[in-house]
Formats: sequence, structure tokens, C-alpha cells
Amino acid sequence: MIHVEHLTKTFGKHEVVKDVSFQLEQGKCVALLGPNGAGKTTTLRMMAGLICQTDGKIQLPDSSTSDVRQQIGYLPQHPQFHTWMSGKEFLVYVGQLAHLSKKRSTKEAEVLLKRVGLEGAENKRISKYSGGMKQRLGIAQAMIHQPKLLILDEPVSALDPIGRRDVLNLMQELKRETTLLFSTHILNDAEEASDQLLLMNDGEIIESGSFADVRLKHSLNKVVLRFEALDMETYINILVDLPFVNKVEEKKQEIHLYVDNMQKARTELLKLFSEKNWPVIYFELGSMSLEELFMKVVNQHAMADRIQS
Ligand SMILES: Nc1ncnc2c1ncn2[C@@H]1O[C@H](COP(=O)(O)OP(=O)(O)OP(=O)(O)O)[C@@H](O)[C@H]1O
Repeated sequence: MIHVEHLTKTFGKHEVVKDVSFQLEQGKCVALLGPNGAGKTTTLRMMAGLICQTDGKIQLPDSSTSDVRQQIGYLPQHPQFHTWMSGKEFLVYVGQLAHLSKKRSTKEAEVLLKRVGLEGAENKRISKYSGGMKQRLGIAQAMIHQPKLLILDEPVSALDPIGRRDVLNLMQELKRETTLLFSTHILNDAEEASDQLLLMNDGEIIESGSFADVRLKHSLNKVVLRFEALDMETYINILVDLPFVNKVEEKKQEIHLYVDNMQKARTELLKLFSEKNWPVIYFELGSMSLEELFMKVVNQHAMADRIQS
């Protein structure tokens, strides 16, 4: 376990990370989500040992090493490379900065270049690399000293769809061997790549847990239906009279039902579809897009803050 306890950072009078506590289970991949300015980068930079916290502590698995950076690999939001170097030269150089011998660093570099899919490009100058290749090289440099925790700050936000896909696939592989914490504001990427989320807003963690649990907690009493045949009126006229349905909305080719009780709605609707032989092609319970969920939690938090003050 990696424990972050009461982490706080103040710049001048501005408290940008406010008493943040969370735990990262070893071998998990966790997404740190939040709007611009929420405090994600500041939190990650404190965890990476790049800036000092004003208060609180970060406890890593191996407490015997005094320099936490030996246990942590970090990819900054805007990584910088010596672009006149080749990918391999750069990795060997970074490995030596992380106190590996030249021999060990060269060996690790060769293994990592294959792992991140830069085989064949290892002797090419970094200036000739695409954005996705640079990002994969950035991940390799963060892993050269085999850290226990890999921290990636916005690893995919600046990439085109192909680069994004490559890096997301790589993250899927890496999470099998190291704990991974990455920040993003691309919600679908977060859900695809990670097991858990930490949602940050205005310097605080306002939601955490698995995506499934968070979705369940904030799910709406709403059912979305789509039918193969588009005679919407017929369906709506029947659905609107069901005792557990409060409201029916027609949205493009979907019918949205707002219901009292999700369990009852599920059972009764399935019975109805079967009795009437309705050609249902889509049936979703408690639906809310990730964006809606994100906005709901952030707005609830802002509202609670306003009421308190
Ligand atoms: N060195 C600094 N000095 C003063 N204020 C800072 C410093 N670094 C960050 N901040 C402020 O701290 C707040 C949080 O910034 P941070 O970069 O951690 O947010 P973020 O969630 O990573 O945002 P983004 O998604 O835009 O990168 C912002 O208001 C920012 O202006």
C-alpha cells in the first residue's frame, strides 16, 4: 500500500491541495481526475518528490530508502528530452542519472525500448519521433530504475487517436507489474485504463472508488430504451401509464423513463417487453454518462461549499 495522509500544499496564501488522504493498493491502476486547476499536478509532483508538501506525509512500501524518488517513476505533463540524442542514448543517460551503472542502464534501456514498442527506432534521433513515440519514451525513462509506483501526468491528453491508443495499451500492460497513478481529464480513457478513480476538485478529493461503485452511487433513477421499430408513440402511450414511471421523455431515437424504483422498473419492464414482444435493442438502467456524473459530483461539491460559507 502507498499511503497519502493529510497532504497539503500552499503557494503563498493559496492552499491548492487541501488535506488530501488516499491509499493506492499495490498493482492497481488509479486515475486522478479533475477539472483544470484542481490540484492534480501539484499532488503528483509532491508524490514524486519534486516539490515539498506544506503538510502531510506520503508513505511508500519501502520505508528504508531515504530518497523516495528511487521508488517512483514520473512522467511530467510536458516531458522534455535532449532531442539530439537517440531514444537509446537518452534512456542510458537517464538510467545513469538514477544511479544505475552504465552496463545496467544499457541493459534496462534495451529491454524497455522493446517493452514500449520503440524497437527499430532506438537509434533514431528523438527529434524525429512522433508525439506518441516521445510519450512512450517518456514512460520508458520513468521506468528505467524499476520503480514501485509509476506516476504519469496527463500521459495521453496531447496525443492524436493513434498515439493515445498506443499509450493506453502500454498502460494496460504496465499495470500488471507496477502500481500506476495517472492524471487525466479524458474521462473515457480513465475508465478504460484504470481500476479506480480519485476525483479532485478545488484541492480536495471529492470522490473515490471503483468506476462501477461511483456510477452506482450517483446513478439516476432513469431507464433508457431503444427499439428496432420506430413507432415511438405506441410505446410511449403504454409506458407513460405504468405506475412506477414518473416521467417519459423522447430523445432522438431513445425513450428515457424516470422511475421510482429501479428494481421494480427492471422486473416490470422486462416482463412487459416479453409479453408484448417489443423489439428492444437497447435497455440501460441508471444511466448517466461519465461527463454527467463528473459534472454532478463537482457541482454538488461546489454547492456544499457555498452553503457552508
Ligand atoms: N508553483 C506554483 N506557484 C503558485 N501557484 C501554483 C503553482 N503551481 C500550481 N499553482 C496553482 O495551483 C492550482 C492547481 O494547479 P495544478 O497544476 O496542480 O492543477 P491541475 O489539476 O493539474 O490542472 P491542469 O489540469 O490544468 O493541469 C492552480 O490554481 C495553479 O495556478
